Amino acid sequence: MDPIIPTVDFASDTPEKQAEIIKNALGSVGFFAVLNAGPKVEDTEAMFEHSKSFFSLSMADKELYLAGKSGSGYTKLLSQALGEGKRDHKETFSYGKYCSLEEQPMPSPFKDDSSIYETIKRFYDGCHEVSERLMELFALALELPKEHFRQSHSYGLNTAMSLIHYPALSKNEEMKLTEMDIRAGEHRDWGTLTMLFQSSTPQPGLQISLPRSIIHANNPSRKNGNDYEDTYEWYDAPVPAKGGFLVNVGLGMELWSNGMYKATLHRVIFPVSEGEKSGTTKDRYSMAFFVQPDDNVAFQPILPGGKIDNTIKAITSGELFNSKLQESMDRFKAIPNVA
Ligand SMILES: O=C(O)CCC(=O)C(=O)O
Ligand SMILES: [Fe+2]
Repeated sequence: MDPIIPTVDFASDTPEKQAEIIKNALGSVGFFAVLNAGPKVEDTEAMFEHSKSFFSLSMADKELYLAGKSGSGYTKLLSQALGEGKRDHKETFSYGKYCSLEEQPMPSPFKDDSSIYETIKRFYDGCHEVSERLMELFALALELPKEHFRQSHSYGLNTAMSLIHYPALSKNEEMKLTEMDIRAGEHRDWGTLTMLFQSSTPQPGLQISLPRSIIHANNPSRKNGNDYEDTYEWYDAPVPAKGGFLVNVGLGMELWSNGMYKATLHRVIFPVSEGEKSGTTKDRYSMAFFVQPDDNVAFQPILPGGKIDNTIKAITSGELFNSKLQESMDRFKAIPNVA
């Protein structure tokens, strides 16, 4: 168990305990781990196998599934920038509505292989089901009716599921790596919550930005007082046991909860240190289930005691999403073409 990022165990923690752990975690570090809930371990493992085989297709094959305006489909290496100044060294396949809407059937090669198709649907539904339980706990922990957040998410409407692949580098590429190079630039997620699955044979690299006062709280050499209070450090995120996953909240939930739940900055780095560059980057595979409310949902802030502040005109989910999308496209365009 990680000393900083708490774990909610659905097999052993009571619902009251689950709500308490979640409230404390989201009020401080903004991340927690979940065990014994969500998709079956076999399905999660099968999804990672499916992800590996999809990303190992030739570029010509993958390009058949290029993401269009909706964002669903394949996105090539170095064509997004989650943070400033550097493109992300990753490729993704986003299911968007392929899993949830009959009128948007999954593209081949997925729908032609019935076993993969069924696994994807089961995995999606497992994620969806646990996301609803989590949203109920998020509400109960703030003394709100349990359906408060959950009811604003129509099945599969804005929620997206992505396979993410951070390829290993060739020796030549590794030798040219600089401090600036990044697998996923530093960012906060945008929506309600994100569930992140990391392959059980992972290449580490996910880091969370936390106040030094939290990271070093138990360090005896720490001096007294608030001397660390305002400085942040990158903390290596844990990889939960097989079948487990991390949860964090996005900017929408931070607004909705009036800051009681924090959208924490995070990034994925190349795990290389000076002097031992060669052969140290391996492939990293992760899968993210990004839960996003329906477009017209306004993030009306919650006041203490479970009241809602209806006096202000809060930004809606659709407005926030579109402004973040625009920002990210502008950021990408501003990056010079030279690597
Ligand atoms: O792949 C990871 O470990 C993190 C990905 C992430 O933070 C994101 O896509 O928003
Ligand atoms: Fe993220």
